[in-house]
Amino acid sequence: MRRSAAPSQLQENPFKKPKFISPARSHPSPNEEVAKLNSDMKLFEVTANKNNFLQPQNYPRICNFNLPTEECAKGINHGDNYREKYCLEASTKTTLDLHHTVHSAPKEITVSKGQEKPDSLVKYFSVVWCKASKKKHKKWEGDAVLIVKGKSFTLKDLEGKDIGRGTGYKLKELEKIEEGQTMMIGGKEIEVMGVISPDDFNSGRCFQFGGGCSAVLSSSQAAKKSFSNPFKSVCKLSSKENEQNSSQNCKPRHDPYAPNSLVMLRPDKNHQWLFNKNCFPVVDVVIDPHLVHYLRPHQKEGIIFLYECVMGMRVNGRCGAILADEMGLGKTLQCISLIWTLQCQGPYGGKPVVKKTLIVTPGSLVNNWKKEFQKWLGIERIKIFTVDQDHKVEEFTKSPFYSVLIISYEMLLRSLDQIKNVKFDLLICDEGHRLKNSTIKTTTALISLSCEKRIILTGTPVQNDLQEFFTLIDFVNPGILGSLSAYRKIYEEPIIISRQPSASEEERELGEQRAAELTCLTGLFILRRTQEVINKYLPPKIENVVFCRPGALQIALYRKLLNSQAVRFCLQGLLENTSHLICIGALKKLCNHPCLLFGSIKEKESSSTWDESEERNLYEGLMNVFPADYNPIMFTEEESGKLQVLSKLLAVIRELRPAEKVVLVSNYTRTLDILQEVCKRHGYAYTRLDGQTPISQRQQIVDDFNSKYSSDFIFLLSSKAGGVGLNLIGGSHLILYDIDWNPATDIQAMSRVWRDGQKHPVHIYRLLTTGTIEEKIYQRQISKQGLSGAVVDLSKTSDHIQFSVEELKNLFTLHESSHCITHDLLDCECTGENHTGDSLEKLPVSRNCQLGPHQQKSASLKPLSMSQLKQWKHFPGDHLNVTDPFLERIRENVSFFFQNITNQTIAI
Ligand SMILES: Nc1ncnc2c1ncn2[C@@H]1O[C@H](COP(=O)(O)OP(=O)(O)OP(=O)(O)O)[C@@H](O)[C@H]1O
Ligand SMILES: [Mg+2]
Repeated sequence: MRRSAAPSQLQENPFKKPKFISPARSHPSPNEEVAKLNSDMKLFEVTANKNNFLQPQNYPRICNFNLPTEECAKGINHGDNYREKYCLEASTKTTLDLHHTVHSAPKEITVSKGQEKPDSLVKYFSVVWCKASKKKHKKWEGDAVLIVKGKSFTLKDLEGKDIGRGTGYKLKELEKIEEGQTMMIGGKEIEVMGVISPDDFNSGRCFQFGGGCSAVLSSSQAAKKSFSNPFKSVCKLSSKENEQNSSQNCKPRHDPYAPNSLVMLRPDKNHQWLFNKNCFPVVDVVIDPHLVHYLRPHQKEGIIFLYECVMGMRVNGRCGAILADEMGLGKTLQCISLIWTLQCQGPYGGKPVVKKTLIVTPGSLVNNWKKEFQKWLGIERIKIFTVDQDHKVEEFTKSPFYSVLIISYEMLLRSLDQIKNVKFDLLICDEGHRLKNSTIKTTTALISLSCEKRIILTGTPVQNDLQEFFTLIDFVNPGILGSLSAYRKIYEEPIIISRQPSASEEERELGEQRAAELTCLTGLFILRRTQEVINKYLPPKIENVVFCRPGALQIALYRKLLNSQAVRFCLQGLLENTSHLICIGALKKLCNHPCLLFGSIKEKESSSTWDESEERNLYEGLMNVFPADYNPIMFTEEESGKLQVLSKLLAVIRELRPAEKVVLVSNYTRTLDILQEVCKRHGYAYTRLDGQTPISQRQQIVDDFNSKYSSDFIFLLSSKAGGVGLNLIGGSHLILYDIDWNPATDIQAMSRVWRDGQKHPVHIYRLLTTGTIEEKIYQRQISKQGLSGAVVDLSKTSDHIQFSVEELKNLFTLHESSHCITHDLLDCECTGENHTGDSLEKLPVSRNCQLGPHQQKSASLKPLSMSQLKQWKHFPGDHLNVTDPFLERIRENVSFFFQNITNQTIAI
């Protein structure tokens, strides 16, 4: 094979021809210069085709341009619409505006005196600079971007920092600046290396490529390596092996021309040049038809995407990916298909690309992964090892038998040394959103692993916080966005400034373009599909928000709490910030059941710190409101509005759908205790999973519940402890007994039942106590404030939320006369009489993404907005014509309902 240029040369910067040349160098003759320019242009043609960053793109984008034409013609299946998209995008060309270089002697640009003319066009140049000096042998100190606007200029280094500024220059001189020119400006000597187009400046690309590929790549250690070799560990062949390049190895493992076959993209010439050093024949990589049979269309595309990412086909030399599909879209199956494929196949001589895979996942999902492997591949095809108390990593290390290691994040930290001794070729971090903080131990531990093919799986949107976004990106593709400080200057700051109401038109435009560019860059290796892609495979979902009237004891206690000294002090802004959290906590407990409050008071009173405790001001006199003989163990359902509704709801489900099961969710273990007691009293068989459930038992509990032979009627679930990633499709009714500040916690819980494999229509009930703090939290969840990005992930709690005194006043008000203050706030024209709204799907969605609206495609698993809620069907509890049989039975204790039905294809 003929090799024309070193790969590193192929990454040459297209914006700036020569790189960092000393000012003392001898200038080439004009002819030499033109010759150099031509060769640079040729080089660039190659680069433009190879370098993914340079392509204008739509998401998701396929960035290889050498698809063998015969393959296009043969009609190998690269996933739905794949080839079409591919061929279309392959025609995209990037153009470059290259200017002839003219060198001139340095001269100081003069400052103009009173020669005023309105600011003209802004121009951008890539330059090199050094401090002004009379020395003969100067050394350029760095690359920079020169921005000339009218009579002023700004010089920015490639991290986006200002390193020089000046105004009042002569317009004519600044207008004359051209490539090759050397001059003194603001006490610095610069040489203009090239012209940057406004587009490249606004997108921020010039900072990475305007001498800046180096800026991007040099900042991270990992990025210092110019290329990573996806085959390094597995494909090193001895010369003997090389000789034995037998034809039997070189046949695809599965027939690429069979109907419905799913064939991966063939590597292009550049990839082959880089990674097929042994010149093996290129072999089609074909997904096992056994798996293809089950794959949904979006999963096929997902596998193609993952394959191209980890093979370094999407971004040169980068092997990371983020699969951020919404919850329940089958991220696990997509990864299993990838692992199975790479473990058996490869494009060069059919040699497998991956020997060992490490999957890190929350403890509660370790066995779920194992189960999914078995579900899709059986127990023979692939040997997996799960780490737990009895099965240590050493066992895996010693045995050649296993190829996949599944371990929890906690165990990973404990066994990091052993893990580091194993050469893993592929690393998958499930629920990888937790790696968003680069300083936490788990992230640093994972970064320390040498594996280059890294995949993050997450159901949570990743763009809500640009800092966290950086960390996730930098984890999968280290260094791709440059250093954190450069990223802040080039992307984060302009984007955030542009989102502020005070932003000028110019700032807004710049921020938008930088955001678009960032999306473009990262869109190459981030894939997110929304629930809609799977809706058609799912049964209908009926969501209800049920406003339950509080019981008499609850109202009396609520009033007393609001009149307490603690609340009054909070409202006067006299107490510490944490005090309002204690008040909020007490009100929330009360909403769940007064006996919880009773228990807390008793506990506090008997503690030695009672006299000085903050709760004293809150609980003072409260005991007198409880009946004298109140016994929390003997609690009654009537004492809590929600518990009454729950009890009736369970009874009607049991009666009308005896074969169906219920998932009952609370954020509090003590509340789960009460709900468990209710189950016992009514004789309902139940099972329970909370923070205390040993990890080793969790999957078994889930499996038992999901089994059709299970006699359990109720699954008691602590959403925070165990909600993430679980499949609870055995249940088709899900009741959220209490509400969390963070909408993501509730959405997580709701997605446990409405997912692939669910056979029954799904009923979701969110219980809220009318007029109380629960309604306020709900409003906060669905109002703009709740969506501002502060509360969209699970780690954020009310501790992170700051309240103004105004907000506290609102939180600490009980609205006794309203049927539903949430409805009152909606500005709805209806009188509360059975308002039937439009379909939700038609409505625009609120944005909760810092990268801007182009990221948002659907409303499916986003927190609702107020305007969306208004479109839900809604009616008061005493409405005469409640058609839903379940709601009909509970309405006596309900003041108001909201209901929305998704996928209504059949009568419910
Ligand atoms: N093609 C398919 N056909 C049938 N069932 C499927 C398919 N793909 C996935 N499933 C099932 O759907 C369920 C959800 O899949 P999975 O747990 O992988 O979702 P996920 O994307 O990881 O969601 P989460 O973000 O909640 O973890 C699993 O029970 C899985 O077996
Ligand atoms: Mg999952």
